Amino acid sequence: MITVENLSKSFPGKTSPVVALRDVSLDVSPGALYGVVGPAGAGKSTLARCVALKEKPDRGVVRFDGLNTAGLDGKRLREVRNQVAVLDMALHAERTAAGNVAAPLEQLGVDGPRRRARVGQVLDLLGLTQRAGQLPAELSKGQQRRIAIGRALAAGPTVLLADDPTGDLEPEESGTVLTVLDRARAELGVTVLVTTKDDSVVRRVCDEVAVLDSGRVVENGSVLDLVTDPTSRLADALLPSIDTPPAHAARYDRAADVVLVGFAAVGALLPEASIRFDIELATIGGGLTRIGDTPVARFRIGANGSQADAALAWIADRGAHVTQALDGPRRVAAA
Ligand SMILES: Nc1ncnc2c1ncn2[C@@H]1O[C@H](COP(=O)(O)OP(=O)(O)OP(=O)(O)O)[C@@H](O)[C@H]1O
Repeated sequence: MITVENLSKSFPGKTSPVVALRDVSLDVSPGALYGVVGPAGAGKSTLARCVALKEKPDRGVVRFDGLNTAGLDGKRLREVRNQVAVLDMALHAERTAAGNVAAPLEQLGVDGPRRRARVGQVLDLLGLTQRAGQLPAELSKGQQRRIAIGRALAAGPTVLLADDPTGDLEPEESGTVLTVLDRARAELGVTVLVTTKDDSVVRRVCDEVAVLDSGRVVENGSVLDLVTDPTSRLADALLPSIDTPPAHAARYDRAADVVLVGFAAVGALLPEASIRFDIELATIGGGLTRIGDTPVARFRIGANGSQADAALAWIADRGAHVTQALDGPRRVAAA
């Protein structure tokens, strides 16, 4: 578990200090793929450098499994640093893909057979076994990025910090890089902390997230919990938008927005409510997406029938998040 407690950090500025982090606290669960998302200048890289113990905060503490890293020096500090790999995108241009992945193992004095076995395992995880003998210049940008991740993973760290791993990649190449990070978490049990400006990185692979803005955490927690929070800005960015014209909603006795999470809820809840309460239930906006592997829908629904309110309450009772229930849109339209 990585715990960040009340971290603050400023840098000297031309006229006044530039505040990069303001009282930032977060918990990264072991084995999580944790996203730190926010616009340029939000403080993501500063936070990543503090967690990597490359930057000293002005205030606050970074703990690894409860251990306060502020007081560490010498051997203990090296031990903790060895557990935490930091993604460095710059490859050795003169070394092959396999040679780059092998470099940290050579530094640790790992013998030839064990080194070759580990490099083979890592290249397989990267999906780049066929590229082992190629030089970085012969690889695409995304493949180079994957090799850099492989090099960071080679020595078996427990934590990987990846600052903007998909920065300036095409969407398809971003996808292959994110797949590697996801496999590192799933198959090697590595805790991965990713910083990004791109909300879709969170949607595709993160299970936990902190949203940074001007150095502050404005939202954090499990991504699936946040998407069901009607006040979450991240949810609004990740879920399908609803642009149903008001006149459309006014054809119904009740209109409401629902967020449904998981196969069972997305597939069955609305049809079941319609039958059980003998109402007409129509999807009049929104759509379906995936958060990681989980289907998530945000729909605007319209309901006609005397039991429309009871049906909406029943849907909410079954874990769906029902919001903006507009009272009697028909009456509003008629007024
Ligand atoms: N070494 C430094 N010296 C002075 N100011 C700095 C330094 N590092 C960061 N800053 C400032 O701190 C703030 C946060 O920067 P940081 O790089 O952490 O943000 P970021 O969210 O990673 O941005 P980006 O997505 O553009 O990389 C910015 O205003 C930045 O200019």
